Amino acid sequence: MSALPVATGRQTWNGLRRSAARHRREVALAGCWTFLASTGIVALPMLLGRCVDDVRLGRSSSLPVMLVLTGLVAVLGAVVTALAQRATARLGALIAADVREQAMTGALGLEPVLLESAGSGDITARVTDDVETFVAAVPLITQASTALTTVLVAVGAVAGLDWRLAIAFAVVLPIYWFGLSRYLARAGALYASERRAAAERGQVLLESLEGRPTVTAYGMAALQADRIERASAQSLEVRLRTVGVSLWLSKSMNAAEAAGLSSILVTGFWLVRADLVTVGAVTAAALLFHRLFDPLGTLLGSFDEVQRAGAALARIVGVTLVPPRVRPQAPLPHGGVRVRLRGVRHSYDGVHDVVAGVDLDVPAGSSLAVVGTSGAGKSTLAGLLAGLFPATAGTLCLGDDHGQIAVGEVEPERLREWVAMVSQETHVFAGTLRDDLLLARPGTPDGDLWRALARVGAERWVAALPGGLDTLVGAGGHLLTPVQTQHLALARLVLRDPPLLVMDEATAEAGSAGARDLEQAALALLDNRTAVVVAHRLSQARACDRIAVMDGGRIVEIGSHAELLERGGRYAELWRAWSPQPARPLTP
Ligand SMILES: Nc1ncnc2c1ncn2[C@@H]1O[C@H](COP(=O)(O)OP(=O)(O)OP(=O)(O)O)[C@@H](O)[C@H]1O
Repeated sequence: MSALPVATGRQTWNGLRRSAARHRREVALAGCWTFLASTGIVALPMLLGRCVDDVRLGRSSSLPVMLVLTGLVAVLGAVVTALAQRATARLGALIAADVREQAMTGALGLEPVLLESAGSGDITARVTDDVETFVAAVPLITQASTALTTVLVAVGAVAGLDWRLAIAFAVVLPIYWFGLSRYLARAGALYASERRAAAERGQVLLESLEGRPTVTAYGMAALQADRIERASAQSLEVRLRTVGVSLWLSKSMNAAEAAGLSSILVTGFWLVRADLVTVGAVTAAALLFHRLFDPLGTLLGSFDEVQRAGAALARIVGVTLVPPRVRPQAPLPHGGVRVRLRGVRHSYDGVHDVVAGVDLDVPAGSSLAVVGTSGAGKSTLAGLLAGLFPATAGTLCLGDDHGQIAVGEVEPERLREWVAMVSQETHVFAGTLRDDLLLARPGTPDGDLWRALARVGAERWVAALPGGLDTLVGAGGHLLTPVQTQHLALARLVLRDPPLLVMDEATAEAGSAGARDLEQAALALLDNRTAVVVAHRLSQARACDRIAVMDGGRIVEIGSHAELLERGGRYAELWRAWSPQPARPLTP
């Protein structure tokens, strides 16, 4: 069961209405053209009926006029239909773009904690599969609206010919209704479970790909393949059931068409014999009904896709329904920022504390290295400080000359003004190298970008690239090495210039030579800045003002490099073990 909500019918409809309201002019234009096109479609059979009466009653003088008029209406109808199709297609594309945007904005605004509990597969399925399903159905939805208008105009026209013919026309409605209601009763739930099964299959596939090293290491390939097979089989089973239901709908449509046409012809025959209507009127009614086969087919056939799109849209709108956490606006920081942690705890599973009661003060402008064995809780502490997720208990405050703010309580956007984090998971976004740098500070002139690159030692390799700052990087672009990727992350930090810097393994990725370069670049950023550095290399730790040693989620030692060596405790032990091989990382 997903932690992300799925919108109800009313909420989904409201979501769609909000999108349509943003394009009032296009909605009005599409509505007008569609109405005119429907009138054109209905006018032709009516005119042909008049022609039949003219022939039967020997009104040879008006026949040529009627034939010319019929030809004109046919040509005009075709032009207006083309304009209506263009207007509805444009409206559909605008709404599809809106929905896509809604999904992305909603997904990006989700709290990381919620994302984690929902599973990345569900949110990925919503912003990809569900959005595609909805977008693909949009042209059909617009065709269905056109078809509905045509049907309504046609029913009005037959009623204008003769009320008894209108009743004969309407005989078909209960048959359509019966078919449709049985279909609707089953299809909604089926399509929702189809989307759910697809999302679950996506989650299992994603897990298998992302966790490939673990799957290989623990020989879990067969187990994982079995999970994928079960998820796929379930998805296929639901799909087959939905196909069965939609086939049933098309059979009932065929039955309704046969019944409707027979009903009009039999009633018409009786009315003509009783001299109550003309042969032309019955011809017009029969032709009208026949002309409606297509719109009615589109209308009912599209219910299938519309239901599917509705289920997808409900999941997309669901993403936007997650209420944003109301948080106070943090003021902009003034001067240096100090860090204060009291009784901070964090548990991922609600049982084991990974950070188990940390009290810590980092004065403004000073740097603190956090060291410890693998799993000690260093990265978790760094994530808490950067506000990536909230602490289970305790307080984390950042203070400046004017007061303090509580991390996790303030708006994420505002927190970014106070703190920036660089981690091992540095992402290179697809675009030019300049675009990647500008993410940190949009609008920065090239001169400052080059200065930032020079500050982290990246100027030479960027200048050597064929396109310099214009080189395309990221997916499909120039492949950057891990060291170059970290250089970019550090240059972004220089541009951002945050008062508090949290660095987690910024140099651990690289090979030893590259690591030393990066280490120098990273250390250069610590000058005159408050910094918390998760140090995997003790040379990095030594360069910081103070060092905290973590073990089992607690800080077990804290002091300067010299103080800790003198104390002869855990840090001294680590230093002795590490110092003969300065290139060796502290943790495996
Ligand atoms: N997202 C997560 N969900 C569940 N458990 C996690 C998560 N991240 C880390 N842990 C667990 O929390 C514990 C502390 O991890 P953390 O990454 O904070 O330690 P660390 O000291 O930074 O280790 P390393 O140096 O290996 O990165 C570990 O047992 C780890 O398996």
